[in-house]
Order: sequence, then C-alpha cells, then structure tokens
Amino acid sequence: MSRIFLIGFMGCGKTTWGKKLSAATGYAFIDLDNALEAEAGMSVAEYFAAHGEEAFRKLESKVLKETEYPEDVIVSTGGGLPCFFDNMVWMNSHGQSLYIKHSPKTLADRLENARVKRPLVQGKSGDELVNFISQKLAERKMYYEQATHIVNGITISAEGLMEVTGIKAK
Ligand SMILES: Nc1ncnc2c1ncn2[C@@H]1O[C@H](COP(=O)(O)OP(=O)(O)O)[C@@H](O)[C@H]1O
Ligand SMILES: O=C(O)C1=C[C@@H](OP(=O)(O)O)[C@@H](O)[C@H](O)C1
Ligand SMILES: [Mg+2]
Repeated sequence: MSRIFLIGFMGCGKTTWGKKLSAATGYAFIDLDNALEAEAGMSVAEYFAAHGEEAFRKLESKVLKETEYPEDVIVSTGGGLPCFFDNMVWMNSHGQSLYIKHSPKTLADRLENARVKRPLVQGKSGDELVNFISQKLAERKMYYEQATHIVNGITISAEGLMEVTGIKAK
C-alpha cells in the first residue's frame, strides 16, 4: 500500500502533479478539495462564503481522515490543510507527504490567472498578492517543512517524484 500526499501553497501544482503522477504510475488520484466539494454539495468558494474559514478547516480535516483511500493512491491536498489540527502528523503516519516548494513570486504569477476558485486570494493582484503570499508562506513553512520529502517545484518531473517516493509504475 502506498499513499502519497502532495502538499504546498496554492498554485504550487498539487492538483496538476497529482494527475500527472497518477497517469505515470497507474495509481488512483484523489483531490481532497474535490472530495470536500462532493461532501458539502458546493464549491470551496461557496463553502467559504456560506460558512467561513473555521468551518471549512473542520470539514477539510474530517474529509482527510474519513476518505476511503484506494490501496495505491496519489492525494492532492488543499494548500492550507497541513497547517491545521494534527493533519500533518496524520498524513505522515498514514503515508508519505511531499512538499512542492516554490518562491512567492512564482506562486503569485500562477495565481494571477487562477484566483477565482481560491477565496483567500480573490481580489488580490500585483504587489499585494506577492506580499500576501510571502506572509502566509512564512506562517505555513513550519508545517510544510515537516513533509517526508521536499522537492523544488521548478525542476519537478513525474520520474523525479517516483524516485524520491520510491513508487513504481503498476
Ligand atoms: N508546471 C507549471 N508551469 C506553469 N504553470 C503551472 C504549472 N503547473 C501548474 N500551473 C498552473 O498553476 C495554477 C495552479 O496549479 P494547480 O495544480 O491547481 O495548483 P494547486 O493545486 O497546488 O493549487 C494553474 O493555473 C496551473 O495551470
Ligand atoms: O491555501 C489554502 O488555504 C487553500 C487552498 C485551496 O486549495 P489549492 O491549494 O489546491 O488551491 C483550497 O483548499 C482553499 O481555497 C484554501
Ligand atoms: Mg489544488
């Protein structure tokens, strides 16, 4: 049984690389934001607007721990998930976690075009967006750096992810 949890800031590529690694290995793929949306019956943005962040974090942790994971699976998490409750410890004791690391500037460039679905960065752009990311990343770093593996998001590849986690194509 191999379970790989991809973690890191919004825009680092957890969803994108989760799908690519799943395609390269034949492992199943689960995006926990999608699992939460299915459970809540609404989008992440709608859930934030209706219930607020505190309720979102509780549901997010419940979905992490109660999802029925296939035997071999790549799991993309939401960017804030490792930083609440005992989620980080839970992931490391139920599989391997892998932090996709990027600079605030790269994350901001990517998020400029992908803000709509992400309530925490909606309405921010330019320097305000870079500053927001720098500050949040500084707060979150201590959680992300508890990951089993840390990879550079710029030089990442499916082969590199397979090598570092030790998983093989099925
Ligand atoms: N290797 C890449 N190069 C450039 N842009 C990328 C790359 N990977 C993802 N993106 C873009 O960055 C944004 C966020 O990617 P996504 O996989 O949704 O990140 P996450 O799930 O970590 O928030 C998307 O708009 C996506 O198209
Ligand atoms: O960083 C965060 O707090 C969040 C990241 C999002 O997931 P992505 O990292 O996939 O954008 C989503 O869970 C929600 O908007 C909150
Ligand atoms: Mg995602």
